[in-house]
Amino acid sequence: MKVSKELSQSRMPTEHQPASNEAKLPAAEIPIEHDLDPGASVEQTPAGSLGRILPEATLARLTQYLRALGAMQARGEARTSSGVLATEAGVNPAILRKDLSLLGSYGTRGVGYAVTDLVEQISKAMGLLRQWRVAIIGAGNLGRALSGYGGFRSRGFEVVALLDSSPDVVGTTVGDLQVQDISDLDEIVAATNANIGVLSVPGAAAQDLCDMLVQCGVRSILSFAPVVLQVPAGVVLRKVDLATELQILAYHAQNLDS
Ligand SMILES: NC(=O)c1ccc[n+]([C@@H]2O[C@H](COP(=O)([O-])OP(=O)(O)OC[C@H]3O[C@@H](n4cnc5c(N)ncnc54)[C@H](O)[C@@H]3O)[C@@H](O)[C@H]2O)c1
Repeated sequence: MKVSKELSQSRMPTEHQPASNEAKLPAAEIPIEHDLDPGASVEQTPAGSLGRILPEATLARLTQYLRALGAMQARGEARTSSGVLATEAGVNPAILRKDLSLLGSYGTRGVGYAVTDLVEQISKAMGLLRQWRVAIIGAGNLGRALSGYGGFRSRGFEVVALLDSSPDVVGTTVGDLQVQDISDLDEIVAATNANIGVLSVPGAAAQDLCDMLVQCGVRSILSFAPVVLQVPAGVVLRKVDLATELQILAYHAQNLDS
């Protein structure tokens, strides 16, 4: 595996693209909008098919709408109203209408939204109509659990590779996948067309592996490692930190008690 150290020189200091990079980015990736909801996250996300940035909070709610719409489809319901969808998604109807208007979807007064059309519109805006192939790096407790999680495939994310560096783990089987050697990462990414990398490795190894993924052409990375990672322009990095979530939960629980 050949990983250029030039990467470290071009790394950006944040997980998302700063405004100073706008000129270098393709038009579809230029951040143009922050969150609309007071108090919500102002993280930036590359623009999807709409050619514009959707606020982080809107993106999170769109996934809730998709879940609710999926349940409606399963019940054979062809149409819905903003009120019903908002209730099923657990969202304020005015916020829902605002979110959907960002996609150019306004519904029809008295008729509402066609469920299938709305699913397609949201899926397209979120890039979910594309094929996403996931390579998981780190086949320990978390990596194995993630690779076996059925919710990825049902939402269009196929785990195509599971890699590790430990001789005790490489060659073992997890579900349908055989754990492969991390030193073959570039060949494996090329062969599987993996376009999302998941890091479920110890923090100390995460930055080097993140660099390796970038070097292999993977531009979307999800990290579970409890460390700050740096990526070059043109790469989207998301971090899941369960300990941080628990700490925030503790803060809110404490306020409920007082
Ligand atoms: N297990 C959890 O519930 C959990 C929850 C949240 C976050 N995390 C984080 O996720 C990461 C993984 O946790 P885990 O519990 O699965 O750990 P683990 O020790 O069970 O697994 C880590 C795996 O990474 C592999 N690895 C180490 N260095 C590597 C390298 N250079 N290349 C390829 N593989 C390498 C190890 O061989 C091991 O199989 C950690 O950073 C942890 O803090 C874990």
